[in-house]
Amino acid sequence: MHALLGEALAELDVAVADGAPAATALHAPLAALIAVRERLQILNDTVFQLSMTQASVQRSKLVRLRDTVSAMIVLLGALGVALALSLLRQRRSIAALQLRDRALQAAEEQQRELRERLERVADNVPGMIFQYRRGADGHPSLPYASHGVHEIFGVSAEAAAQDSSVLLDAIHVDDRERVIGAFDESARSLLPCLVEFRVVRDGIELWMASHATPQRQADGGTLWHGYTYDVTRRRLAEEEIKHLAFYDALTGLPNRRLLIDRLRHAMLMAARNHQGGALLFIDLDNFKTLNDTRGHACGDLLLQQVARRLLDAVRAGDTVARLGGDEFVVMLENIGSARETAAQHAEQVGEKVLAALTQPYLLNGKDYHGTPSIGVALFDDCEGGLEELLKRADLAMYQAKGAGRNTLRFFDPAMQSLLAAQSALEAEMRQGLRAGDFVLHYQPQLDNGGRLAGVEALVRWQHPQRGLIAPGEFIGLAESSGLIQPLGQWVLEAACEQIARWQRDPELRRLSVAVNVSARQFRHPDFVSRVIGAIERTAIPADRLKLELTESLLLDNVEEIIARMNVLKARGVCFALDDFGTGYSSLAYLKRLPLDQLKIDRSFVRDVLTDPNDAAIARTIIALGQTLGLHVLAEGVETRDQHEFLVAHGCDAFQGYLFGHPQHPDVLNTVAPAH
Ligand SMILES: Nc1nc2c(ncn2[C@@H]2O[C@@H]3COP(=O)(O)O[C@H]4[C@@H](O)[C@H](n5cnc6c(=O)[nH]c(N)nc65)O[C@@H]4COP(=O)(O)O[C@H]3[C@H]2O)c(=O)[nH]1
Repeated sequence: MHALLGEALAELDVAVADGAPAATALHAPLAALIAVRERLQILNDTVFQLSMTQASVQRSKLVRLRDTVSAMIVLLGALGVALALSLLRQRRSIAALQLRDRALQAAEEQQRELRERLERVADNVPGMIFQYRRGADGHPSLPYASHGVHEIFGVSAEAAAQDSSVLLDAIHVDDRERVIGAFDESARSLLPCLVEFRVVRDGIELWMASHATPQRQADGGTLWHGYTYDVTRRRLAEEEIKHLAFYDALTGLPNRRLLIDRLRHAMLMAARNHQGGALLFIDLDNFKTLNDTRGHACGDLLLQQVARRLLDAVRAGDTVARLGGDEFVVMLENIGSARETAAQHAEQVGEKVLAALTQPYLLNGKDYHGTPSIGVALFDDCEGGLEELLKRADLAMYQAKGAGRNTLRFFDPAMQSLLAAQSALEAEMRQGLRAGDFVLHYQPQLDNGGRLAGVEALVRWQHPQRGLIAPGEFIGLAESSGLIQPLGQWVLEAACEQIARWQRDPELRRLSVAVNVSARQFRHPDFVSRVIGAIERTAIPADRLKLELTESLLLDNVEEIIARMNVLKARGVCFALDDFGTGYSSLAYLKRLPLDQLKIDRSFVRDVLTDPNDAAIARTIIALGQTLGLHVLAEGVETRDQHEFLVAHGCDAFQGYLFGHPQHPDVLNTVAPAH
């Protein structure tokens, strides 16, 4: 059948009947039926009958059905389309949502990766990356710090975030202010903060540099984004470079360049503060010979040892420099406002340097004896500035060489001769002490009843050529040269021996003997034991000995002075404060000193009748003595009127030419009681 009907069969229900037509209605489009019949006729009309009537009825039914179906199909189609559209839309929005989800996930993933990457980078960058914040109220915090914070500051990022002050604790104490100041300034100006500072980790100092860019925040606070990194190596390299540029490689001393720099500054300061300074130019004698005979290595060793000795010979603040070759310079600052004092100080240091450099050296296992020649120029010698000063010191050094080496010369000839005279005097004084050329004279001290109550021992030098020399000429030099120790000891012993002699005389046994003690002498660690030793050796009553101290003693280390005085006081020794009113006595100290007597200086007594100020001072000292329970002695009383004035105002005791000059003790025996 299929072969017969071909493709018409696809649109057609076909009933094939053998004889009677089939009852079953056929359903097929008319055109199809006709086409089928035409094909079937070709075979045999009688064999197959096709009911055309039925077909047309069927046809109209079919048409209606078809219309209905078509309508329904259209409706269904429309519904389907709508449904499909809606489905499509839904699908699309689901797809869009899914797309967005995926995009979001991807973005998040990307962000996480980025963050991780940044953190990895930040944590692997040498040093530390940070955000530092200061609130409007100044409160500091560290919102972010990379792991480097631990390496640098020794604290974890979490700890630092909680309390950023822990970072400050790790910064070197001398640098903290500077770091805070740099951030303060940056917060004010909104310019980047660049600061270098030290941190101390396990006892080692490391240099760090911080760079941070500030950003003002809405609340008025400031947020910095920055980084900190280790610059220790760079700093060390800089130090090294500086050292090479300013220091001598062989000795480690400042070189010429640094000396010039310091000298310029020192001269400026000296002029501004009216303080003296000096330059000592030191040249090693015969250095070339040493180099030539024992080799340069030996020469180098000598230079190194000389450098060490020079440093040991001067104060920490003084500069020792090597100019090159065998030339060294010592620069002294603040050595006194008076020219003489400065010269004396410079000379003392020069002598010390001479002594230090003439000690034998050991060079490569062999002894070497070297000497220096030293030239000295004082800052105030020099109007011509720095170069002139160096030239003068150099010239003076050549004079020292010319004078036979191993010596010291000042540039200024007048100063030179003054110092020469002083050192000659010093040498003679030493000789005089050995030869027993010093004597004590005694000046009477009377009480307010006119009785001889005591004496003051005053030293004189019985010079073999120059005759009797007054203490004004040599006490100062004895103090500055240190000779005051043996001289003062001699005076003390001699006074105690005199007291012991007077103990055997009923008329004089009650006399007290006042002995002047200079500040340098009193400060000697053995002073107290020396005094006690002298008292015990001569077996005198200790209260006959009165030590006269001056106010200058109280300028420094008063507690120590008071303690020493108390020890002696406990042994019965008396104390008088000499030259009272001329110095810096503090009333607070005065109360605490175990004193027995105040002495009104003779400069006030001299004009007590003519100068109302001096009269007021004298009256005040007397009143002060009365208040503190101390005797008051007026010294330098030369006239009866002065005496009467002082008596009238309650002064207890008197000393002066009116009652007697300082005398040999044997003369005193007769003079004083007769007065
Ligand atoms: N114009 C005038 N002067 C009078 C009068 N009465 C006494 N003088 C002098 O005034 C000085 C008093 O001694 P000073 O103030 O302790 O002043 C003493 C004392 O500071 C010091 N000195 C004397 N001997 C010693 C001593 O053994 N050791 C120490 N460290 N210094 C001593 O030398 C200073 C001077 O002593 P001297 O030349 O003996 O001078 C003595 C004495 O001669 C007077 O009426 N008018």
